[in-house]
Amino acid sequence: MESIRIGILTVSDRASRGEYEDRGGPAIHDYLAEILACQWTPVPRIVSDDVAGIQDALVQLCDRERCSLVVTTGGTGPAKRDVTPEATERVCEKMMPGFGELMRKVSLEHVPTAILSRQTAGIRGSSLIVNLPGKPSAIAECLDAVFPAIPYCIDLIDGPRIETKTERLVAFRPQGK
Ligand SMILES: Nc1ncnc2c1ncn2[C@@H]1O[C@H](COP(=O)(O)OP(=O)(O)OP(=O)(O)O)[C@@H](O)[C@H]1O
Ligand SMILES: Nc1nc2c(c(=O)[nH]1)N[C@H]1C(S)=C(S)[C@@H](COP(=O)(O)O)O[C@H]1N2
Repeated sequence: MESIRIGILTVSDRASRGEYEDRGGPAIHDYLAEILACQWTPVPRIVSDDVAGIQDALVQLCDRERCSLVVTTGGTGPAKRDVTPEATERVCEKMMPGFGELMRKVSLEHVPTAILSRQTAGIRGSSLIVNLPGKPSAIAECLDAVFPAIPYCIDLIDGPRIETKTERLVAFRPQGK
């Protein structure tokens, strides 16, 4: 069975310059390692909050690296340099607004500033891109909410079959497909 490739893209001016250690990328990696039951290969990248650079990284991860899923962290807020959702929209053929809606809803249980994230998701070819906020603590909070729908979403775009450790997270497939 082919290993499922998953892109992990940290978008942070300071982490990309080495001013602080990236904790977002490793948090996404650890989360996936904890819930996935299938063989997978992480493809990590760090870029600054620059729209062209984020777009380039997303295109490379989807098209060249053949990642079925790309999870980004950072750059989703209202600040001038926060442009991850714009870069995501520019490279996707189809937007999946339900991801952002659900992640903001669950994040509101943790922080009143959850509505400041413009995080979204979209489809490029056979890849799903999902944005998460930059706070490392937001990663598990958001992924716990949306991950149950991710394996079926990837089935629908002709991606590989993703299996999860059911004791940790159950992937929902209609009619138990
Ligand atoms: N990759 C990361 N690793 C560790 N902490 C992070 C990371 N990204 C963000 N943070 C923390 O979460 C906060 C909010 O994230 P945000 O994406 O708004 O960063 P920022 O303030 O725009 O700065 P930068 O882009 O330089 O990370 C940051 O100020 C930082 O404390
Ligand atoms: N779960 C969760 N969502 C969250 C946060 C958080 O700490 N936890 N921070 C909020 C804040 S303060 C901001 S400004 C926005 C955007 O964050 P970003 O620019 O780091 O992506 O995400 C929001 N969503």
